[in-house]
Amino acid sequence: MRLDYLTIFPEFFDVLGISLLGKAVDNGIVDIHAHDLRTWTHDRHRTVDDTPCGGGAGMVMKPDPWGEAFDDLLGADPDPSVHVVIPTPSGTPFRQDDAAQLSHADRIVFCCGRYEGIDHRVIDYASEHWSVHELSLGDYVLNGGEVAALAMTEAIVRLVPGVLGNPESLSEESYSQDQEGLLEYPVYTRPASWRGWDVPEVLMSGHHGHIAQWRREQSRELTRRRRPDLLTDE
Ligand SMILES: COc1ccc2nc(C(=O)O)sc2c1
Repeated sequence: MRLDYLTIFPEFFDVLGISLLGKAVDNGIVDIHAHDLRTWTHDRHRTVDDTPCGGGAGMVMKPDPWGEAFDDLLGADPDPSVHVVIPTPSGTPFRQDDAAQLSHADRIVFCCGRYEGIDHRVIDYASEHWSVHELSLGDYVLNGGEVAALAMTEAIVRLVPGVLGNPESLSEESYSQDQEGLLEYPVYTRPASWRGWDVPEVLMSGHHGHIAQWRREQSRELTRRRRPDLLTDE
């Protein structure tokens, strides 16, 4: 899997060389390239923004640098197997299903906007050539797309075979299919008693059936309290 990031702050993505994702890069499972969008400017000030047509506050990112970056990175031939992810507050919510779908992609290009956003013709042009996903992390607004791209990258890449040491841990996580899309149950480790708080007895019983039932009950109760929207049968 090759990941490209178009941004005016490429140093944001230096962090991807650390920990699990760093190992995935070292192992050749993932190939990461961050690009400074200003590479595709031609004026002395390396300008990437301009005032919004129709007026309004702030600045809008000019289409030209994006178009030239696309030309260099992707060429002009349409290829639906290339996924262009545009983090934006107006995007559809990024969900685990999106991460699962994108984890099968061979090529993902993240377009990280700043200011008031990217000239919409860039999205229109990209949509004619590649598979475009306008996605939001959640119901809040960041200063740009970089942090969202990092979060989405981790959610996607950790699902790629060979990236996680123990793939079994994926099956017991919140939102995973094996968890019936429910929130993950509370977890404990040693010591059995800590500052007056004990590990639930059932987890110390060694009875796998009872433990599995307790965990299912915990997941459902937690989901009912915090995310009733995830419950399909209630
Ligand atoms: C201008 O580019 C932005 C600005 C805010 C923002 N907020 C996001 C979010 O997912 O919350 S993505 C994103 C992109």
